[in-house]
Amino acid sequence: SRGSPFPPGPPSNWLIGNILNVSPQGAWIAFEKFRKQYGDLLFFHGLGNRVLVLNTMQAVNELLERRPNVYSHRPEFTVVGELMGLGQSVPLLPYDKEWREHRKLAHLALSPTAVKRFTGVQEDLAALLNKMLMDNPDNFFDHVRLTAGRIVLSVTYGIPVDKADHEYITHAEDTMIMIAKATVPGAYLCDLLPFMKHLPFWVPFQREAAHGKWMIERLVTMPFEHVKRDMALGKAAPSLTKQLLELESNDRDLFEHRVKWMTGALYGAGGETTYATVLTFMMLMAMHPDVQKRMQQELDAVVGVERMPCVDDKPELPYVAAVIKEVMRWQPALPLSIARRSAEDDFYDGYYIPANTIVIPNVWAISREQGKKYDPDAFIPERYLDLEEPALDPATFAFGFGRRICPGKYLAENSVFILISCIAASFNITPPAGERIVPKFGLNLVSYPQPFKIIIVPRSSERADLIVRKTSECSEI
Ligand code: HEM
Repeated sequence: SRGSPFPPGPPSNWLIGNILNVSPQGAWIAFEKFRKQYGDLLFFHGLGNRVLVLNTMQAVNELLERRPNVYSHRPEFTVVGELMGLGQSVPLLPYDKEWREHRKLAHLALSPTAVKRFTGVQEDLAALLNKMLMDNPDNFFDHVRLTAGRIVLSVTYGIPVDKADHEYITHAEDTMIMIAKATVPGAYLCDLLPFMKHLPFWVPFQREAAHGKWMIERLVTMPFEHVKRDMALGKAAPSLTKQLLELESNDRDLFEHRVKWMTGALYGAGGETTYATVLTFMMLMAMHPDVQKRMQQELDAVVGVERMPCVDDKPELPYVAAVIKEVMRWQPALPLSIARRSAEDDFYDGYYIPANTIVIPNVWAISREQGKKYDPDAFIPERYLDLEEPALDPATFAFGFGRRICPGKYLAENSVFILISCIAASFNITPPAGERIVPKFGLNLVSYPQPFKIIIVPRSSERADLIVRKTSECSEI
């Protein structure tokens, strides 16, 4: 350590260090408390683990953006990564040649230019969401969930699904819940003591690992084989998987393996985050009628009542853009982003960061770095329209950082924009009569609102007619 100390953190016990202060769920809340006490870098250690929490954009820029060779790896998970096989999937792949090959494939379909091909599907699915919200408003959670899943399934595999309980969607959700639990550092003793992976099959965690492996294999294989089957029959719809499978390759087996795992990663990672953001928006609209009204005035002036908003309207709708930014800042879908691992010993700000430290960018704390002018905990979209002291754009922190920044960012930005604009243009959202919404959010990797009630009513009969007209024109999805 060349005499440099570890970064500060809560007091340590001689036997187990201070690692037990890192709670497996909702840790951003405890980190916030420690930040006030110990400052912007927090260090925890014990039981063979080291965790560094970065609470400022400056520290994140300095380490994750400017030192990519040190900070672009992921933590190693013996159970979920090695035994369950998720280590082959881009979010958990080490920062190496294989990871770069997967990211190249993702880029082909998800670059800012490439995602323009999908705006028609996104607009149709936004209209279908409006129809479901109009016909059966009480089930809005299911409708938003279905729509977010549909967008990813359509884009990735060209597969139509018509119910939120469709096998592909429920299996993806069950698998993501299992993965979220298994990727909490220390979820399995075997992650701390990797030699345990050699224990026999009847040991309970080995059975869980075998079941997890089956679920993950099924998640990536089922829709992939579906596309291959349809391609062989000449009836596959356009999709990212089809586009990639049509490319030439020298080693076909290796190439197909990559395509399967890369598209599976998009499918797994793309639904929940979009779903969380749109639900948070709907909750906030019921809490802030003034914001909802101002958004609707802007949409009416730019889009009118003859048509639904489309992705091309984006540059003309600065207030809508400010609301979306504020939704993503006020409750980031991934409050602790996805953790990294340092590949070698490093020094920052006079402190020593040993190799193999788990590094957590605290997006929650960064979202609260707002200067003195606006209350960081209040929902105020105007903070983005302030020309003198504009707030930090969440596009710079909500989608991650540096080389591992979210590859689905541009697709997600279009999805969130079109879903939110169409909802705001078509409906008034209010709390149930005489009730007040008290926001509560889940404490897992992806944090979305806990069940809440709202009333969703079309703004006028013209709006209701437009929804029916637009959905009748939608191509079959
Ligand atoms: C509002 C929506 C979304 C948010 C807020 C979001 C956020 C994030 C964040 C914070 C990361 C971690 C990046 C890092 O380590 O620095 C990430 C990674 C990732 N995201 Fe997203 N994401 C969203 C939508 C999507 C979509 C739609 C897709 C797929 C189409 C996707 C695919 C991925 C993948 C594959 C990774 C892993 C990248 C890697 O490890 O190299 N995401 N996302």
